[in-house]
Amino acid sequence: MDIVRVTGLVKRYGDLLALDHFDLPIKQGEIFGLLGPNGSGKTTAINCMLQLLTYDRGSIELFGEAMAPTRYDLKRRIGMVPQQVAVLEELTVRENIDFFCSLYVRDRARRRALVDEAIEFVDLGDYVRFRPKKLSGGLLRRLNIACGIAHKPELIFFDEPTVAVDPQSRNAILSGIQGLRDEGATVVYTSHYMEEVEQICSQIMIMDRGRVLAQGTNEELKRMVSTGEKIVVELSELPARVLERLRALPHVLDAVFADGELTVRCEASPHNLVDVLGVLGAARIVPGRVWAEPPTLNDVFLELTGRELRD
Ligand SMILES: Nc1ncnc2c1ncn2[C@@H]1O[C@H](COP(=O)(O)OP(=O)(O)OP(=O)(O)O)[C@@H](O)[C@H]1O
Repeated sequence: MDIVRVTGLVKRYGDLLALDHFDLPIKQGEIFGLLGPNGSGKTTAINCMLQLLTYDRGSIELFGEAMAPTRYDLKRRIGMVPQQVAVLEELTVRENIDFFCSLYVRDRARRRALVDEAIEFVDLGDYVRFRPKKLSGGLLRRLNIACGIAHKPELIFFDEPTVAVDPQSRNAILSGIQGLRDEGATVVYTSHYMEEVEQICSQIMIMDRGRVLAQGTNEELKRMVSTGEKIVVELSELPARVLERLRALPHVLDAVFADGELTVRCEASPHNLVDVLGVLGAARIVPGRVWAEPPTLNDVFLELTGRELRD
């Protein structure tokens, strides 16, 4: 069953079309990655699904039922970890988690157990009496997560939860999200970091300017594009005529030389490396380090839009 079914969603902010007939189908048990550059409409889509924003057209079904601002029964089954950390400064770590959990769970004894579990889950046991301003950026993010998930929601939205966190907290957040999925939650994960999406998401949608560009597994998306591999060669310099010769090779999609690195994007072919090194050798250019990389989601985005996914 689709846990989320968004159909033909249109959202305008004045003249700006933020969502342009946006469709989103999400199956139970997925970690669903919504990948797109800044401003592509990810947060707007989430806020519409949660009924925090009104929208101009389209329909939103969650858990197989039509979502509406007053569907508190559905909202109770949802968790939201917003992009901007949203906690209360005057409350301690434990009090914050308890406060957000109390919006969904009345029973005190049950809440105490849930709050304990959330604290353990984000590994904030040493900080329960701290107030938010005493926490580092990574710990604050973990508190933000605990506040969003303590009530054990079935569907959890994570909106760019790793922006500006240290690598250790980032890895803890990513494996925590996988743990939530293993416990049965469905996760919607937005990011403009393709590596994270590749790492944890079982299904990925690439969006741009409020529209769906492509959807599939990591492997399916990469098979959609013609880039088979990228060959990278370290070089001190590269004459323009040699670059032109590389671009004219039969399986080469493009070749770029910048910052001492030649990057040649090729269609899949067994001879790419030999061909590229052959052109360099014929021009008496001695390469430094040479390596090949499989295509990335950035290559998918590049082929679909002509632009880089990165900022
Ligand atoms: N309240 C608003 N009023 C006017 N325009 C807005 C508003 N909120 C977002 N936008 C615009 O709508 C578009 C989509 O923004 P949105 O925040 O949904 O994108 P995003 O993919 O989540 O990007 P980011 O990662 O930067 O948050 C952008 O062009 C943004 O400038």
